[in-house]
Amino acid sequence: MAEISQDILKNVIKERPSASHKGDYGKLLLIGGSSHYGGAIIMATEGALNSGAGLVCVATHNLNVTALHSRDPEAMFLDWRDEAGLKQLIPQMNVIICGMGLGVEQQSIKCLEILRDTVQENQTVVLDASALTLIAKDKTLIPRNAKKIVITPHQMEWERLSQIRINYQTDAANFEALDNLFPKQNAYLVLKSNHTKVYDQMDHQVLVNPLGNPGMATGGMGDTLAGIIGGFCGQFSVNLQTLAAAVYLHSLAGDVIFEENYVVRPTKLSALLPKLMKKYSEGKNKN
Ligand SMILES: NC(=O)C1=CN([C@@H]2O[C@H](COP(=O)(O)OP(=O)(O)OC[C@H]3O[C@@H](n4cnc5c(N)ncnc54)[C@H](O)[C@@H]3O)[C@@H](O)[C@H]2O)[C@@H](O)CC1
Ligand SMILES: Nc1ncnc2c1ncn2[C@@H]1O[C@H](COP(=O)(O)OP(=O)(O)O)[C@@H](O)[C@H]1O
Ligand SMILES: [Mg+2]
Repeated sequence: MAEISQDILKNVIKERPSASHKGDYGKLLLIGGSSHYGGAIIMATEGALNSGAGLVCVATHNLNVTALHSRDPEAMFLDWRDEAGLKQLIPQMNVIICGMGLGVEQQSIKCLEILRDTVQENQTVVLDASALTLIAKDKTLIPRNAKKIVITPHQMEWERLSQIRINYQTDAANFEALDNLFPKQNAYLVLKSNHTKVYDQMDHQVLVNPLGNPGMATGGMGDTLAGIIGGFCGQFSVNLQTLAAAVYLHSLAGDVIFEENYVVRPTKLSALLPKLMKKYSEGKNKN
């Protein structure tokens, strides 16, 4: 199986042209963060901001706004109970990332329903964590209008969604499940584990991530990745290479920290991203 290599970062991450503005680097909406899981949406927000997203809006429980803004004043806030606000905001976005700390309560379901009913064809949807747990129970919650959909389950979340037990999650079985779940969409599966794999449903290609370490087995690490994936989808073409680059960069940052630390805190990993992206943007891809 093809492994992701370091070249992917130089190929995907572009040096920014002078004549550009925040609107060129993706308008992102993150939806998640219940009263219990405020940290998840903050860590996803930091992944998005530190990987270069142009504009970041966060729809979350109102309890989270002070913590969010004290860490990340760059992010705009919407109370996720504001249905009219959410319906108005979603069509203005390039990428919607939903599920980090969303929970499985009535309000969590309502947010997914609004996303499903409001999302438009040209938008990219990234679904993580609780969004996938909810969809596993009720497939009618899948936002089918979006042409490009990225799902980022860990193995247990994928077991719930695909009904494939972890030991039986072979490439063939995973592609079959993707075809059943997303018959008319261009879906990508980022199946997270200690060797994360990225699947392209349309081209039947799979790439495996050779990096990462057990210091990364820390709550919030996947929330951070979801934010990075959103950040990359907002800036670069939404395709297998871009997703693989996001996965690789996340693990590379984790490995850099792990060299000198026993554990890798997701917020520390995020903080390292701008420096790494700068390094890999230089040279090859001048605009
Ligand atoms: N600080 C926070 O607010 C955090 C909130 N979180 C949120 O908590 C909710 C529940 O998500 P969880 O993932 O904790 O719970 P889940 O119950 O969905 O899955 C976690 C369990 O799956 C099993 N598992 C098997 N293979 C695995 C693999 N390769 N990687 C990870 N787990 C594997 C483990 O036993 C693990 O305890 C989500 O909404 C999530 O976003 C988590 O992201 C953790 C941090
Ligand atoms: N032992 C490990 N080796 C490599 N990567 C790991 C390891 N443990 C966790 N990770 C990475 O950390 C992330 C965990 O994602 P997830 O379980 O969704 O975390 P959370 O929901 O707590 O944010 C994934 O990207 C996974 O690949
Ligand atoms: Mg997760």
